[in-house]
Amino acid sequence: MAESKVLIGVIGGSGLYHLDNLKFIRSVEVDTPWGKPSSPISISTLPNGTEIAFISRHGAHHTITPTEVNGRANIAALKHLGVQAIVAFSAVGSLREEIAPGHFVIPDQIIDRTKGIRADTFFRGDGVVVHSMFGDPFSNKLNKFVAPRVADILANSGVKVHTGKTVVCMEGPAFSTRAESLMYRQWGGDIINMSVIPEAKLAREAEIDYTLICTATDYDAWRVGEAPVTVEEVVKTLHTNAGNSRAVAAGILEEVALHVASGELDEIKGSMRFACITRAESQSAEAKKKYSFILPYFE
Ligand SMILES: CSC[C@H]1O[C@H](OP(=O)(O)O)[C@H](O)[C@@H]1O
Ligand SMILES: Nc1ncnc2[nH]cnc12
Repeated sequence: MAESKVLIGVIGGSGLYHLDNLKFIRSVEVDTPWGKPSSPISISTLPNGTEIAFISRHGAHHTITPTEVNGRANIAALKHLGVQAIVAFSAVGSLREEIAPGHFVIPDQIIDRTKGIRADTFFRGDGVVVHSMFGDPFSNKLNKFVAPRVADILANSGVKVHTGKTVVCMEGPAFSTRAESLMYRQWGGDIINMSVIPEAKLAREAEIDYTLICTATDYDAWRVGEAPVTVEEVVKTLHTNAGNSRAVAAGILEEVALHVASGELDEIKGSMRFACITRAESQSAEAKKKYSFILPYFE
């Protein structure tokens, strides 16, 4: 793994294709055993010199569908650069009246409604069987650290920040039917996107602490008497939301990096040590080499 001072990765979603309020330093092309990331990784610095690695989830020009995002390459590339914590951003639909378009949400649970067509694990096809722990799919410590800071930054703009919510991840690309949207509410879903799975699972497998900062763009399809969500509606709020997300990134990342560097926010590191049920002597040399790209136990 690369010796690096890039401890923090940022994944930008719809509307957030660059962090142009940070100082751009260089662009890095990383090839991983799982292919190339969605975009070249741009390294920028914060005023104190902290380096941040940024990937645009759907590509710099939004050419990659949610289903086709190569989550494995994105996460592996960040880990290979030395990233220990990811702050990801996502545009979401709201399944609750109180979460209005423009509001921020930092969820702590996920309901997976993807259709099994995304590569959602690093460990498939190589004869190495690994079961990661995913009961708490986000890093609780990182969530707790980030939430009040995001709220502080947005306080003056009147943007509300919600925590303790559940995100439903659907396959897409079509939005939900009204019946599905109503069902997700009954299941306890609060917001909906098409991105958090497999990103959160892969971050866990790569032992990267992961938090998702969501920005609501619409009320999906559950509201009786209101038109269901369209891309036009989503795009209306994307610009404002992206501006707020950039302000949030610039405002929190220095502190996040300091606390990640001190080990204070560590929650996931070491969690994969005993997650592999296949004994080392039964693993092929090729598989070990491949996995050592993201995890030291395979070296
Ligand atoms: C453009 S609406 C649907 C699209 O927006 C969200 O993208 P991201 O999570 O990358 O911000 C959602 O997950 C869908 O992919
Ligand atoms: N209503 C919605 N459903 C799924 N993903 C979304 N991203 C933004 N709005 C969404």
